[in-house]
Amino acid sequence: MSKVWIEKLLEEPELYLLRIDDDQIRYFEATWDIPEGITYNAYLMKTDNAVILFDAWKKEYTEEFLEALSSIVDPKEITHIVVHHMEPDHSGALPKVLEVNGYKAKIIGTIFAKRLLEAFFGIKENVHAIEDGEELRIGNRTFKFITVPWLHWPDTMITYLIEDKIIFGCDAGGGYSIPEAIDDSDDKIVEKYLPYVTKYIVTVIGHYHKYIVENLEKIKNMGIVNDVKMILPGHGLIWRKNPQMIFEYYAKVGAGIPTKGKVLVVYDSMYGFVEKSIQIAIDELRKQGFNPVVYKFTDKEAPAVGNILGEVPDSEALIIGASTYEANIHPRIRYTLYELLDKANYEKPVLILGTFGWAGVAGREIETLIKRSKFDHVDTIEVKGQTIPEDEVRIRKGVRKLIQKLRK
Ligand SMILES: Cc1cc2nc3c(=O)[nH]c(=O)nc-3n(C[C@H](O)[C@H](O)[C@H](O)COP(=O)(O)O)c2cc1C
Repeated sequence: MSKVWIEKLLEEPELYLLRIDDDQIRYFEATWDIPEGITYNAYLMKTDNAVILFDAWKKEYTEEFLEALSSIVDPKEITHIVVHHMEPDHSGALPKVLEVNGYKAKIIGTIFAKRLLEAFFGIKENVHAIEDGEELRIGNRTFKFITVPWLHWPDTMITYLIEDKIIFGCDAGGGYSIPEAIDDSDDKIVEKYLPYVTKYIVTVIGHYHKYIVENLEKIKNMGIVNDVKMILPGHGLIWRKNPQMIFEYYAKVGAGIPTKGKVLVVYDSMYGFVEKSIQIAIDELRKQGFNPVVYKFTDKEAPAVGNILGEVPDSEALIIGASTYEANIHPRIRYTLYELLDKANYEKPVLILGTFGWAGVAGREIETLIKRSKFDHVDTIEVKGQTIPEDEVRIRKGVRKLIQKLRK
């Protein structure tokens, strides 16, 4: 049974968090391996003569959602539904909510959300498409709706509750995993949670990571972040002890700000040849005072690609090792690279170590891909069969060249 949290966040206006812990999911968006699970957060507010629902849960939790809602309010009394983002992990339960509501609630979203409501659920009536920055008086409160396109769909917006200084962020401010608390009051829980935020940002929003920086800048320039009291995302912890921190963290990941000394090393090795080259590279990195973070695909292990991507934003540089496999890059590295270049495309230096038996292809192919991306290709070192002393010299030199790039 997935745990449901119904927590009162404010007395006036009455504001509730409705959260379900999805511990059944394995692959978010049918792609990202998340044994850590995820939560879906919706919010409900009661003000004078208005009951406002902010988003919902995934369709498979519709029954649980209606039950949770009904414990606070008769769904027929909901007057407004704010749809921040139409991805079905937030909107899946909406059709049923509307049905139970008798289609009385006015739906508020962007023009893109309006189109998607029709495309996904056939909902056309009673939808108000906001203008960017539009303010609406609902009950005794003023809500400002701010579009944040490509964070991470074209439809996405956030809501700012002016009088109470609350931001409803939906995906902005969210992360994977099922934190043991609802908010950021315990530093240990926050510390454990943040790597899942990075993984979430890269895998879900990474393709558009420059829009993270742009949109957060836009919100900041509106002057609503400095004195915000709560940031309420659609996944994971809510932020009320230090709410600014989560947007700063998002901006840092979006910009790929590195942790000094961290070098991400990713490779495959079927029978240990690539492994040998990589061990030399790791040894040289350590000698130079760097901290390699290593992920490998072998006949014993296959790390989740989402976890690898989560290591990219704060790495200073990358080393990619690959064997040639049927005149191509080894399939595991091929897929990892495909996602890396799509989701975690940052201006960071890359050293490539290729290994082959009779005609090397992997190193060259990776080089071509890296050169077409934002990454900065430093060198490609190809090794035929076993790593001989001359190869070791070339590998160590390659690592030092990579380091020089960083210390320029
Ligand atoms: C299934 C398979 C396909 C391979 N295809 C090629 C190839 O097309 N060209 C080549 O030069 N070597 C090929 N090799 C040889 C490997 O690239 C080479 O042995 C490399 O050193 C393997 O390193 P590893 O054991 O660390 O993975 C292949 C090896 C295997 C097992």
